[in-house]
Amino acid sequence: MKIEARGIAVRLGGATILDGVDIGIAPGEFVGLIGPNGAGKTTLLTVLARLRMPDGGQLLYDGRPAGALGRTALARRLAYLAQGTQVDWPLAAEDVVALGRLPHAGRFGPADSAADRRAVETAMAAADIAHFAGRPVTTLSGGERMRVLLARALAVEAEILLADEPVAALDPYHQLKVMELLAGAARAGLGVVAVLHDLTLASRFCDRLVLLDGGRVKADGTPGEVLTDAEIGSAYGVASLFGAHDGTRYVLPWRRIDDQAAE
Ligand SMILES: Nc1ncnc2c1ncn2[C@@H]1O[C@H](COP(=O)(O)OP(=O)(O)OP(=O)(O)O)[C@@H](O)[C@H]1O
Repeated sequence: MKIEARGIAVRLGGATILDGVDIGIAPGEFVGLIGPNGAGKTTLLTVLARLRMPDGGQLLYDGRPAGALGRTALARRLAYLAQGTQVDWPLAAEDVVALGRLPHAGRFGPADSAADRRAVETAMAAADIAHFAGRPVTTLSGGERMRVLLARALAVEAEILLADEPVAALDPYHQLKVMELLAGAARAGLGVVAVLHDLTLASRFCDRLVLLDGGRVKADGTPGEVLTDAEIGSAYGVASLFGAHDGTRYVLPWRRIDDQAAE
């Protein structure tokens, strides 16, 4: 499924949160949505997922108004991973992942076919959570819980995955594993949008980056085009180190620009 958002505007509590945002997501693309705290990334993701109606602009799924797609069809085609890891019910991790199959359930029956079970198992293996499948999620660490929630989103087997900070709570091993997983899923045809604060991971793994700042798109292009010293400096107020390893360019935010005393 292709998503196109044009001129999206959102106003909340008298403030303009998103202002004329244009963004497109195609199948097979891994897009990193980056920008400082409060830039509007989560708000934009909720608009793209149709969880929030914008105050202006147009949202198209496969070239047609997003509202034309029914809720169940949308839930099968688009998976949304919310920010944070709060889960209030002491469900077993495996049962949380199985919730990802609900959009595929029949009207009167549970989603418990061989295909459903396979999707849950595959998602649990991909997120490296099979070894605590039976544990109540409320007893898991923040990073472990994040991986359970990611597995739930993967189990949907949607065409688009919108993930809000999927690696924020993870250790370096699992950050790399999840970024590799998302990049691999995109190569296999999934359209992925991930909100990311780690510019090093974003520059290494994403096909495209969209930089939001103050509710507007400041840059949209390849990591090399978007993550320039000038763009990072103006959006985040930090100066970066740049390098290359094995032919891949990397970016390392290094010091605050207002920190004159720092190296
Ligand atoms: N109900 C509301 N009323 C007023 N302002 C709001 C409301 N909800 C969100 N905002 C503001 O909208 C702005 C964008 O919020 P959003 O969560 O989209 O930012 P973000 O880019 O995802 O930030 P972060 O990186 O901190 O997660 C923030 O300044 C936030 O304070």
